[in-house]
Amino acid sequence: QVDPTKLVDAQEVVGGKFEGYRRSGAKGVCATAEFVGSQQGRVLSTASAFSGKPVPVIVRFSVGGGNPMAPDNTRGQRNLALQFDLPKGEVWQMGNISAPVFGAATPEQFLGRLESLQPDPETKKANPEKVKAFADANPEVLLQGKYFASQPVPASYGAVNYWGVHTFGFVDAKGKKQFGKWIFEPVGGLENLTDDEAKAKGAQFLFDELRQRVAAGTVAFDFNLQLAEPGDELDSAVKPLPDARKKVNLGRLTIKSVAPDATGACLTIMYNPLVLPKGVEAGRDPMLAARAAPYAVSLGRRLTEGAKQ
Ligand code: HEM
Repeated sequence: QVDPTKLVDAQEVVGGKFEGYRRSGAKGVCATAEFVGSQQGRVLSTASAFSGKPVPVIVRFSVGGGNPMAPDNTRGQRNLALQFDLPKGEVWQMGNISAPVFGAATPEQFLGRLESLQPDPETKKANPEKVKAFADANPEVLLQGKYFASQPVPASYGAVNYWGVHTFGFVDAKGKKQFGKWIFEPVGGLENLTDDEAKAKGAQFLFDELRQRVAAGTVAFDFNLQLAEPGDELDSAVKPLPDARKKVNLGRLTIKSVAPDATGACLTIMYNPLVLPKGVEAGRDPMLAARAAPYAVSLGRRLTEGAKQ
């Protein structure tokens, strides 16, 4: 086990320390949504989320990283965090990212990567030799950056794909478990900006763009599950399932409202991906198990400082 305090300390050193803000996904906005599960969801899992009755969801959209002033008009990570408020007080939380892979395979490797990126006390910049030596020995840490570099700047929080990255097990009424990796795909399709368009948009446009888009029409995502087959790697957040794997639709998430400012029910939630409903189980990915404790450390710090976003 990696000390969660060390992980959050390292994130603060690399990403900057901003009191009151999440130590990752710092720049965000609350929204509300409704989820309606599909017949296919009910076949795969007994989870009440898939009953077919509308379920309220507390949503948070954010830009990756610890900087609450992070620019919206550069390539990189966007996040979709969800809390499904299910019948009988049951809750399902998840934090999805706009890449099919995370930036490390294990918490030890993630800490090593963060340590290699720490600024040198003299130059105030990361030491390129140290960064290269760690990445050469741990090539998995470059996969996510390569993916983001290959993708244009998203035009909207509502027009980009968000992956769960980890494997989860979906358990049916007979106890049969189907493993899979999920992806939230915008119903209206993907929309991107050219580099010139992104430049012209400036650093702050995603919150207002989403507010306008939701007010003017429908912003919705299909909750799709890629089904694992025997022999597939199930324990890695840096290895997507093969493209050829069958994808089924578990239901649709429709965004209902976006907070007009920095308030909202998402502010004090830590979206802990181990908070799962009956009928959905965590896979054995060490990266998934490692998330709960540092999130709690970050929540503790930001609540004590006065939660902001
Ligand atoms: C050990 C590895 C990781 C560490 C140390 C870490 C750290 C953090 C921290 C400190 C937060 C803010 C928590 C809060 O204050 O509420 C956060 C948020 C988030 N993380 Fe991670 N994380 C890790 C792995 C991952 C992975 C594998 C994913 C891939 C899906 C991920 C996706 C997210 C998302 C989407 C959020 C934003 C959630 C929100 O809007 O509140 N993280 N992470």
